[in-house]
Amino acid sequence: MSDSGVRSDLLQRFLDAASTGDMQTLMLMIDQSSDLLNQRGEKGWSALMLAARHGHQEVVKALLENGCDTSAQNGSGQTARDVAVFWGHRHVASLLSGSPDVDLLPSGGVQELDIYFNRQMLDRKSEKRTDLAWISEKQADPDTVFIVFHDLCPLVRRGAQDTKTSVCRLRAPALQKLLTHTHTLLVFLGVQKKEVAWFAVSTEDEPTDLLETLEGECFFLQPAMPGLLTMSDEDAGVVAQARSVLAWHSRYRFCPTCGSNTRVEDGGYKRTCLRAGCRSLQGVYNTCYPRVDPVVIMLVIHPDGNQCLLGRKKIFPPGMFSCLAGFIEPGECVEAAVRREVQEESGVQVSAIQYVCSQPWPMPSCLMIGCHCVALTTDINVDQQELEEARWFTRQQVIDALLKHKHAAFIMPPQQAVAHQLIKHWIGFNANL
Ligand SMILES: NC(=O)c1ccc[n+]([C@@H]2O[C@H](COP(=O)([O-])OP(=O)(O)OC[C@H]3O[C@@H](n4cnc5c(N)ncnc54)[C@H](O)[C@@H]3O)[C@@H](O)[C@H]2O)c1
Ligand SMILES: [Mg+2]
Ligand SMILES: [Mg+2]
Ligand SMILES: [Mg+2]
Ligand SMILES: [Zn+2]
Repeated sequence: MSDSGVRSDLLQRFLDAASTGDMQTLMLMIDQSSDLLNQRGEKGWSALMLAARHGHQEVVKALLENGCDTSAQNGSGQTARDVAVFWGHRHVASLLSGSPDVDLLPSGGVQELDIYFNRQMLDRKSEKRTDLAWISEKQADPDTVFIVFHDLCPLVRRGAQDTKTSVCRLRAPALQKLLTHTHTLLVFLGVQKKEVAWFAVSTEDEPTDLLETLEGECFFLQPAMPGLLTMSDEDAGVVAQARSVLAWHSRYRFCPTCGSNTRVEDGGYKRTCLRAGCRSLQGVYNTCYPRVDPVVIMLVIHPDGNQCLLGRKKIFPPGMFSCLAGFIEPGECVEAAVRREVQEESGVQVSAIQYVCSQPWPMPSCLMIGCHCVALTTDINVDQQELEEARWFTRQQVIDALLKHKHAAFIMPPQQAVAHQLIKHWIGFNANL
């Protein structure tokens, strides 16, 4: 075997000893040729990184005592400490950073994640909602786009090539009859480039005659789930806005304060009580405006940093586990709601809580506030009312589920759901898996 072949074979045996935690072989090889210490194998991995990857604390300690380089980076720019944190080996990470506590929450701050339903294709131009002349002028404008809903389901057509559905963009002439119908509700959604206005039109009865006039196969997208998850990002954003406002109209026809009839105002963003003297007319009342229900949704990370807690509701598809979630209650901050809901649903207590991302969830009108948090306790005691099961899953099991391996321990929530993004953000998907 050539000289270089011998050297690479020696290096490979040294790296294998670091990976498997074979201290004896490792120390013997260091005695024989200390220059092995900082040599790199495939993808730039050193013995220290491999020992960190597999959580071999004693091997890491020995390599540090022999003066190996802790600042070296592998092909993905990760130091041995980064690798230890990434794989949740906090004891090794604290050895490598020389500080006792290691933050198990993904570092690097929070950049805005582009999550399904979050895309804002329109400028909402809320200041125009009270400009009646402008609104009616836009309703008559031939360029204005109308999207039609029936039973809170948008009128769509199936995408030609891929399976994505696209919301039907209709113009006033096609909707003449519908727009003059007494029970038709209009919501001004905003303007697109060149001030083209968009409106949502909601009809009580199925507009069969409208459907007959439309070319191509248009249909009302139902049931909402999973229908609403099959649109383009742009359509999903505008449909989420429209559906949540229309859902509010369908549930709050009458004045919540006195039960009288109400009138739709502000381009569909307000309902005003028609009874003179109603309390809701004196001052600004939240009962007159579309409601948004804040919900915390959290990925709970095990104290060892290497597992996360996921739960299963009876209504979930078989095998699917997702993040725990719960409505924020009056007088509660996000952190308190995270602690309470995790405790209620799983019996686990959590500490460090970090906001990660949010998502409008138009069923009917939730704002999902996504967080990561670290568990203080690990015993699980499931609230059978709420969940069927809750379990700790290891990083490897989560990666298998993300990669849809057939032997995966569970099925991930759909990638359009913020829960999927929270789990993926924790795994910090990178080439070095
Ligand atoms: N996008 C996602 O990834 C994702 C994942 C999970 C849940 N969700 C949504 O989050 C919402 C809340 O989750 P949850 O059901 O676990 O909450 P939860 O754990 O608070 O339990 C729901 C119960 O809370 C009570 N409740 C309190 N305020 C409520 C309100 N404003 N509206 C309805 N019920 C209210 C009701 O008794 C309800 O049965 C659900 O509607 C669900 O659609 C979204
Ligand atoms: Mg709950
Ligand atoms: Mg709750
Ligand atoms: Mg819940
Ligand atoms: Zn009233």
